[in-house]
Amino acid sequence: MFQLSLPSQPKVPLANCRIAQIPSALRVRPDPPARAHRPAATGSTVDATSNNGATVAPAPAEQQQQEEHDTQASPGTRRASPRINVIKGTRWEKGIPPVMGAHLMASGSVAPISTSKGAGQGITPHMFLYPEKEITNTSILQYGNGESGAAGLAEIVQSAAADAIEKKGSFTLVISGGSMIKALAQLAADSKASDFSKWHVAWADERNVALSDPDSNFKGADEAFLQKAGIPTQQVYSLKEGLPVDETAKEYEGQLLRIPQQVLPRNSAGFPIFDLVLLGIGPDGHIASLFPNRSQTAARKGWVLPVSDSPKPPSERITLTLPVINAAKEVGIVAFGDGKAEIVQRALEVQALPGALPAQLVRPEEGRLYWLLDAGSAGNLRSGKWEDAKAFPRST
Ligand SMILES: O=C1O[C@H](COP(=O)(O)O)[C@@H](O)[C@H](O)[C@H]1O
Repeated sequence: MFQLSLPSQPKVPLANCRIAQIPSALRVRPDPPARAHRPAATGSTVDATSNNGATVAPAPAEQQQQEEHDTQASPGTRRASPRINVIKGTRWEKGIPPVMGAHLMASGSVAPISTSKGAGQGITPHMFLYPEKEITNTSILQYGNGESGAAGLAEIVQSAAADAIEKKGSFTLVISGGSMIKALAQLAADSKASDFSKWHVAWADERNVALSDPDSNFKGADEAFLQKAGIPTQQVYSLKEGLPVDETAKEYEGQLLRIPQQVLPRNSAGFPIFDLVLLGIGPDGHIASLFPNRSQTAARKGWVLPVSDSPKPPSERITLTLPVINAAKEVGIVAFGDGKAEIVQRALEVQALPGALPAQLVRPEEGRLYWLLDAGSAGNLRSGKWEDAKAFPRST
């Protein structure tokens, strides 16, 4: 059993979830600011305010499956015996494609590209850990299942909305598409849960298709909660239909630029500070439509970019840039279900080259990052072993 220290007043939802601050030698910010309107916890909880010793331990079967490989310490490491985790029974029978940030070794271990000299030869594995500065702003929330996860997600959103509305009279929410949308349906379950007339909703990414197309992220969200919540349509920033993708991106950026700064303030670099950005994560580690090793993922200018050759259909999309995502007050990466277990483990525990796992580049500069997981998606995590992990030396 492995004990994780928790900060004394974590700014996290407490309903139906286990909470782990990502440990980097268990460094945590001692006292994150409390929220004015954090909803009361319901159901069975880990009350982190009174239980600083919440446990997060691998399931017994998983423990048995774990193997560790002692490796030689490389320059800059703080510990003598760094270890690498092993993923057994991967879905990629021929190995994880290099573009996805790691090599699957014949032994079953995963070697990140950054230090690999080729399959089976002289691997010096590095676990991915968030750098110390950023780790203090990052929390992993593990819910029992997708249902309690969706309830927890709704709490986070409602709480962020209450804070923002109190402070500036409006709430700006950015959402993604994909499987995450289903979890958002809970948002409108109680029409009095928030003053939805103050909400502004934009997309982290969208497919360049008609709004009625089954592939449209707007359509999914509209059906899941936008209509039921009654968010004013002029505050729902959907794509203009029928344009070539470059123009769609420009037009969308224009829509966001026109949001008054009282509603959507900017940071010192001119990027918008959304109150909450919710991202899904694809099996290749993509977030929004920022795919591994693509130019959009490396972009450090602009708010919105076109994607004309997305590796995941449909090929034409628009996406927010990473600086926009990282300027947000809060970012949630939402991954529920065991289909996400493999990528969650790699994103949180295996270092990739910058850009090879876009999810690893999500690091809000001033805000907080939450990973929202459930038992399925957290199933491969080796959190109990993190304390033994080699300290963070990036290969860049
Ligand atoms: O294409 C997309 O994929 C990701 C992940 O979707 P999922 O269905 O695998 O959960 C999503 O976050 C993104 O917004 C979407 O456009």
